[in-house]
Amino acid sequence: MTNQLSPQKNATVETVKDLAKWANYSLMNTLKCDPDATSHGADHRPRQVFSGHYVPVNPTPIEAPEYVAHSSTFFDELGFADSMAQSADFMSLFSGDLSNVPEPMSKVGWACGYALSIYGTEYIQQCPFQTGNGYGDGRAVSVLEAVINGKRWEMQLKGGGRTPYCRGADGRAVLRSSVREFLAQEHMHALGVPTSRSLSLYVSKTETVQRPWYSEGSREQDPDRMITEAVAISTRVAPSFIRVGQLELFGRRARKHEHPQAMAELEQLVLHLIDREYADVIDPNLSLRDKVLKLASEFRSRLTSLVANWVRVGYCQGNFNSDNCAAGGFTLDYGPFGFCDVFNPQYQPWTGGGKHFAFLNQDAAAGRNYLMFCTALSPLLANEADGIDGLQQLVNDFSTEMQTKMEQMWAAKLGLNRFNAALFTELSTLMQQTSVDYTMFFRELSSLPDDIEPLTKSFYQDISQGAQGAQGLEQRWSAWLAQWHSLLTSEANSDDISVLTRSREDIAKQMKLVNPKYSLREWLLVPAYQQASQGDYTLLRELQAVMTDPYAEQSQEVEDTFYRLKASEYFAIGGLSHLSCSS
Ligand SMILES: Nc1ncnc2c1ncn2[C@@H]1O[C@H](COP(=O)(O)OP(=O)(O)OP(=O)(O)O)[C@@H](O)[C@H]1O
Ligand SMILES: [Mg+2]
Repeated sequence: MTNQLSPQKNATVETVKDLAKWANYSLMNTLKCDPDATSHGADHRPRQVFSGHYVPVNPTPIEAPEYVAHSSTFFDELGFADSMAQSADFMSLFSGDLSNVPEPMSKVGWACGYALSIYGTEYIQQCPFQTGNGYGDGRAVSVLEAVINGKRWEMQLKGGGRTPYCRGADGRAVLRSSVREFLAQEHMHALGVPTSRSLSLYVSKTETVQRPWYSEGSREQDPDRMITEAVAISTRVAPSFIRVGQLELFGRRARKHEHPQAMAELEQLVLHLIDREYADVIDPNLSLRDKVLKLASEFRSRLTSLVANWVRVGYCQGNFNSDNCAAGGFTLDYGPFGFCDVFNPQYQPWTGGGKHFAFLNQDAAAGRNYLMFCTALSPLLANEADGIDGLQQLVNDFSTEMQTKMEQMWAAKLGLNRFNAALFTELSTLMQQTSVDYTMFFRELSSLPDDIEPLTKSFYQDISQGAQGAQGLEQRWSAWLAQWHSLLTSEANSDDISVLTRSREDIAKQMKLVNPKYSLREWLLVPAYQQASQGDYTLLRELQAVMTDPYAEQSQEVEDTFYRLKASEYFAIGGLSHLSCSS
């Protein structure tokens, strides 16, 4: 199979009928359907799915959908007319009603099962049947696969109603979490970090669900009341939605010989993953052994780059379990995430997440997910010469590769070609002792200030002489800055031909492409989703515009509003500084 099926480039898609021309369902055509499923996908009861890669699911449309937002950037890339986002047929489809889609589009969507490992430990307890056969896409339903301008995309509703994996829950997502996910996905793409993409967002004017949430100003970790929220459906798009957890489900079944087809199903899924996500780097003529080893090495490279990028932009995923880790190596599941304000290696916005998923522990957490990825692949190599050893070697070298990427990233944030451990350690200490705004600090530094005054804009603490608790911080910052400048200068004048020589302007320009000016902090999201819940999308649109151009200076007004320290009254408040569930 190929990803290059599109007969024509840059066709404008103005209606769902136009879009139907590009429909092409490789997953449904090449993978195995659950043999117990009804073909029309009307069975939404929680149940065990013992084999097969996907279950046909008819999404449950939200009642009375209203347009909230779409990604004009992505529409443009896909050749979609902007007006389509508010057209009746497009809205129906992406608010969950497949009943009228034109041929050859499928009137049935699909959901997939997956397994769960938390920090490298296999779990089945989250499955209501305690077998692992009832866990998977509980509210995510894919509705379309299409090859558009030569690229294959899968389009998936989040909040599209119950599936056999819903575990008794309602299958819905609320507007609050959908606005967060929609904007964060847009922002992440604009930051240059691999991610699933936002397509559209619709809210129901009449349908609501109850969710636990915080009372205004609550300082509790957990919500203290139930609130009624409008349901919404956001659509996300990616080459595939295969997760490490999904490979694990099939790897576990193969390992335990759970059914006669278990090994074949694992192999089919792995080949499908390669086709969807790695076709450009894995030669189809390789043997299965070599394909699997190449896949493991490519995924390692993508995963380590991804996590280094997360840290670069101040992003904490929050719940980096294997089922929230896309096997294509991009960001997936914007629920418990946060962009940090104050630099804190232990920053973790999600109260249920634990410190192992905190900001600067994400590299180690990625290593655990990588181990589970390789464990899932290993049954395919059990009888292959050096196959398991090859995988083991890749696992063993994960932390070295991860560390190299992290050091390259820190060096780039500091405008340096080479990582300097002493300089970085002192900076990290100073940032923590001073309470520094992560985004603002690195952005201010990108102007190469000669003294620390411009940097103090990013400080939450007054460090001037005599200020309480300042304890010589001012002198230490000045010394740090001087050392940094001297390193920049020595690199710039280096005789070492492996070191790139650059002018001050070049360095500043480069740093501003590494260190964003704007980041999507939670206190910016809160008013946007609160206003959206009143049917007013002004702030949402403003945020979307600012956060899809995060490296640009933008206007003074934008700077005054969005380039600020977090207000002191927002610290430690539930929903603003931490959250308990993604809903
Ligand atoms: N309201 C709900 N109804 C049914 N299933 C749900 C609901 N909320 C979460 N789930 C399921 O619970 C599991 C864990 O939830 P989690 O918050 O990680 O995922 P999510 O945010 O729904 O999904 P995704 O990882 O697809 O972005 C997932 O398998 C998810 O599908
Ligand atoms: Mg998830």
